[in-house]
Amino acid sequence: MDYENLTLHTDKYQINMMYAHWIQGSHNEKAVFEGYFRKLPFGNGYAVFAGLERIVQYIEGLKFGEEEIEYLRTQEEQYHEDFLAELREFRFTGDLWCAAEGTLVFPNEPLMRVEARVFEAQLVETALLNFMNYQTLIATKASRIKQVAPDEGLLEFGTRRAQEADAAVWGARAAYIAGFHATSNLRAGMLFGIPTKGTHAHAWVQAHDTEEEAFRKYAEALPDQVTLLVDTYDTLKSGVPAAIHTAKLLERQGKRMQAIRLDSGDLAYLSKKAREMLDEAGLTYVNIVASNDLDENIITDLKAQGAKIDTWGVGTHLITADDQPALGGVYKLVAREKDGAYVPVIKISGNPDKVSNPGVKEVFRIVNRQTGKAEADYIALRGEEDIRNHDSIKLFDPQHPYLNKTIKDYEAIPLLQPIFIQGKPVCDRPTPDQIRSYHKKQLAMFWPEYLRKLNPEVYRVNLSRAAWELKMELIQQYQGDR
Ligand SMILES: Nc1ncnc2c1ncn2[C@@H]1O[C@H](COP(=O)(O)OP(=O)(O)OP(=O)(O)O)[C@@H](O)[C@H]1O
Ligand SMILES: O=P(O)(O)OC[C@H]1O[C@H](OP(=O)(O)OP(=O)(O)O)[C@H](O)[C@@H]1O
Ligand SMILES: O=C(O)c1cccnc1
Repeated sequence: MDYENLTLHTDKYQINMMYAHWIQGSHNEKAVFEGYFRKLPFGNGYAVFAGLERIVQYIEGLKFGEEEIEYLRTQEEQYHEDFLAELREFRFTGDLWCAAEGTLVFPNEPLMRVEARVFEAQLVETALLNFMNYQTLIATKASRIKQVAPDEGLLEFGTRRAQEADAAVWGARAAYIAGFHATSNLRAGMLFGIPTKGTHAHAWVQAHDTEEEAFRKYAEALPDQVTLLVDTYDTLKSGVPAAIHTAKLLERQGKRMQAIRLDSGDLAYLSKKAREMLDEAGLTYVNIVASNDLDENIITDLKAQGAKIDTWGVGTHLITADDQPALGGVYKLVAREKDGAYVPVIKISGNPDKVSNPGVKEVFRIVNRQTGKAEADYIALRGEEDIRNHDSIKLFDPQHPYLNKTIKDYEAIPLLQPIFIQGKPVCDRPTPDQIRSYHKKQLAMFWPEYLRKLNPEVYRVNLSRAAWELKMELIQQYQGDR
C-alpha cells in the first residue's frame, strides 16, 4: 500500500460529483472555487495563514494509481470503467492562487482560489481545507502565545498529544512560522529544517538511585547542553540543590549549565524561589524553563505573578488547539463556465453569515503609506478597475453606512499570489525561516489594537461596491424566483 499517495484523501461525495459531471459531459467545464473562513478562532483579532507548502506537495503528487483505481472499483459498482480510465489520466491542470504562509488573514476574504476544470476543482476541496484549516489554526494559536511571551524562548512540545503524526510535524512547523523557536520533534526538524531542542524526562531521574547521581551522569554525557528537570521528588528541597551542585561540577570543567526545568506545582512561586537559589549560588546565567499544560492565558497569569521564567515549553494546548479544535474554513463555488463564459453563483442561507460572496474576486490589503499600517482589506471582483492606480479609495460598508471611510495615499497589496498556473508550479517555495520573518513583518503592519489577546478591535474587510451589488442582485434573483 502506498501510504504517501493522498489522491483519495478526499470525501466520497467529491468523486460522486466528478462522476456525475463526467456522465453528464460537464466535467471539463471550468469552475472557480474560493476558500475562506467565517469566524476567527480563540476570539483572536487575526489568523495566521498556513498550509500552503503541504497544499503544493499534495497537488504535485495527485495521481490515481492502480491501487486507487482498484479500490474505487470496489467502492461503487456504478462507476463506469471509462470513468476510471479517465481518472488514470488525471492531473491538476488548473490555476491555484493563495495567500502566502505567515500572512495575517481575516474572515470572509478569499485565501485560496482554484480555477480549473470542475472535475479537478471538486476533487481537491477536502484536502485543501484539511491542510489550511489545521495549520492556520495552530499557527494562530502559536501566534497568540508569542504575543504574550515576545521576549522569552518558546519550545513546541506537543507531539505526544497531537492528533497523530501528521498533525505533530505540520503543527510544529506552523508553530515555528508563528514565532516559536524550536520543536522537540526531530522528524519535523529533519523535514523542514527547523531547530530542535530537548531536555530530559522524569524517567532519567527515576532510573538512578539519587537525583544528584542522575544529574551528574546526564551532565557527563551531554556537558554542553545540560537542562535538568528538577521536580521529580521535591523541587526546592532536593531538585534545585542537586542541580546547583551539578552546575558547580560543570563550572570546574569550564562549562556552563544551561537551565533547570520546572514541570509541576506552583510555577510562579517555584520559579521565583529557584531563581533566588540559583542567584545566591552565583549561577545567574542558568535559565529557568517551565512546562505543564501551559497556554497563552496561564503564561499571561504567571508573568503577572512575577514568575521568573526564561523559556516556555508548550505542548498539549498548542498542538490540539484545545479551546477551539477546528477552524471552520469552507470552499465555495463562486463562478462556473456556461456557454463558454463565467457566470457568478451564490449560496443563500437563512443565516446571513453563510451567504457566499459571488463572483471571482481579488483581495487587496490597503496600507496607509504615511503610517505603514494596514487600514482594511478590500475585496473586488476580478476585472474591476485596478484600485492600485487610484489616488484615494472609499471603503464602503453597506450595512453600517456611518462606517464609510476614505483612504488617501495608500498602497494596495494583492493577497492572493499565483501558485499553479495551468497546472505548473510558478511560486517560490519559501523556507520556514523566510516565512517566519515574513510573518514578523506582517505583524508590524498592524496596530496593536488588532493584535491583543482579549477583545481585539475588529479589522475591516470590505467588499467593493460592484462585488456588493452583484451579491444583492443574485440574492434578489433567487428570492424572486421562489
Ligand atoms: N502560579 C500559577 N498560576 C496559575 N496557574 C498555574 C500556576 N502554577 C501552575 N499553574 C498551572 O496550573 C496547572 C496545574 O496542573 P496540575 O494540577 O496538573 O499540575 P501539578 O499537580 O502541579 O503537576 P502534575 O503535572 O505533576 O500533575 C497547570 O496548567 C499549570 O501550568
Ligand atoms: O504539558 P504540555 O504542554 O503538554 O507539555 C509537554 C509535557 O509533556 C511532558 O510530560 P508528560 O505530560 O508526558 O507527563 P507529566 O504530565 O507527568 O509531566 C513534559 O514534561 C510536559 O509536561
Ligand atoms: O524536551 C523536553 O523537555 C520535552 C519534550 C517533549 C515533551 N515534554 C518535554
